Amino acid sequence: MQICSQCRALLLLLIFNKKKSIVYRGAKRNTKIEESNFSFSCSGCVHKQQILPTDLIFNMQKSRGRTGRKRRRKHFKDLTSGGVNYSHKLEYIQLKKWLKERGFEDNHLKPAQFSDTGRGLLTTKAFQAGELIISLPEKCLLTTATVLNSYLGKYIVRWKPPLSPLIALCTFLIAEKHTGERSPWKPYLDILPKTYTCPACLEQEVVKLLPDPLRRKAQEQRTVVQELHSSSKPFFSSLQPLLTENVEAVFTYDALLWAWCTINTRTVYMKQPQKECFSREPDIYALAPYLDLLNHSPNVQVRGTFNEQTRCYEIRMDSRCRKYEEVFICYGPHDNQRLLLEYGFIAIDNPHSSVYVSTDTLLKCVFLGDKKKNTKLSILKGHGFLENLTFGWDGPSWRLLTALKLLCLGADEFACWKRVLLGEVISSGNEEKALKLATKICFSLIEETQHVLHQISKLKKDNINLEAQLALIKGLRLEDLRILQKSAEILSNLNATVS
Ligand SMILES: C[S@@+](CC[C@H](N)C(=O)[O-])C[C@H]1O[C@@H](n2cnc3c(N)ncnc32)[C@H](O)[C@@H]1O
Repeated sequence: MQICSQCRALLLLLIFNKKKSIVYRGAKRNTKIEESNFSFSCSGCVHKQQILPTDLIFNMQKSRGRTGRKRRRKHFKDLTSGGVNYSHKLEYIQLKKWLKERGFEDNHLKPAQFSDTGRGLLTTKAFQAGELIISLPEKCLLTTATVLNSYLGKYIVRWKPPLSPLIALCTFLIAEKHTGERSPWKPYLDILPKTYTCPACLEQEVVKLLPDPLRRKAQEQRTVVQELHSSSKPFFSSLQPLLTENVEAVFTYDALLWAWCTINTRTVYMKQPQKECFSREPDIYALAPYLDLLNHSPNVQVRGTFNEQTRCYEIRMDSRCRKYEEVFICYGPHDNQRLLLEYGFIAIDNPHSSVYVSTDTLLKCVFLGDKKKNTKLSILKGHGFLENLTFGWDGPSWRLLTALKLLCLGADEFACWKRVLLGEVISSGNEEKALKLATKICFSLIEETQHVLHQISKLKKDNINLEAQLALIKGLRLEDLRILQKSAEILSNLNATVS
């Protein structure tokens, strides 16, 4: 039986609490609802129960001893929509201590591991819209100002041509990680991921399985990091006096890739004043320990800014958040390709996601016998209509349909191509042909996606070490498949209405 996280949490509660009565918060004080009052049913996850797990509180006697602590920990775990509380782990205790020393006041957010989103933060209190969810003092932030005030400052200031703010931050992260136990940033460095899944980190055989245009962008990303490493080598060499080891053994390509991904996936936007010693590239990154444990959801709205009065980086939630649930922020209205490119993950049911139609796919499907084919393609190219042609949850995009209408113009209609680009209907025949072509392209992409999913399963069997990377691409391709199937359904309805 398929079971969703919400129902699983309820089921766990019922099993764990077998003989106990449960108090429903919001019901009359001390009203006990016996277990038999719950009906439990979850099939393909249509919730039938009326009481949500987060609304349930055990009617347990408080016990201060070890058993009580254990019970409370388990109780907490059961309540937290599948999240396993991590706050008792040494690395998070040390991080909290480190943050407290820098003025961070403990809040209601706890680190936890979630089955669907990985590590994140859950709240032990409900947040109302507009409420401040986290406020991180300036002293906790890692920016280029931190780097310039460190032992690296004098090396950066005298380096010509000036370094980019990004490479300065990368250098600092690598150097501090290398410093190990003695680094003042150790509690933060300890909780950073050891590896990343940004495209630059993916194996070539995995990159090949990415859809267009992500595959091309993934290769570009790898080149960017490779070039950054080779162009920064002379600067790294200048740091030799700081090290007992050979700089080349410390500032390796892998170390730079790790630092680059840390900055790319975890920084918040915080514009820094322009500094003479840096190149003109934007100085906008701030690493925000603890706050950077917040995962992304496309369905929430938050405001994150540095408050000049409080001198804290603050995040306010524009929507409500329930007690014991994971707290999300929104990294931006990104589709899954962009999330994978910039952050190394995808979001399930992402409303911004779409499947791109590449020029190659288009060429495979357009009518071979059309003498005007090349002219039409160059018109589309010249007007930017060969890019961002997509299928979304609501079917083919306007751009895609417009491009297809132009490609479907008959010889007698060709003179009207400008009107097509302006969105005018030329003829019912043209509309019908364009929808048929969209359907053909949609099915061709469904076939291609299914083929790639098959390749992924085959590769997975023989390459256990690629499991995580392949799972990521599989997630992306499965989401694409769902979008395409939804589009096919919409097109079939549209085809039925026009013919
Ligand atoms: C700012 S960090 C958030 C905390 C991170 N999960 C951690 O354990 O440190 C951003 C990274 O979290 C992961 N992430 C964020 N939102 C996610 C989501 N909705 N589902 C899965 N992974 C997510 C991605 O790996 C992303 O690069």
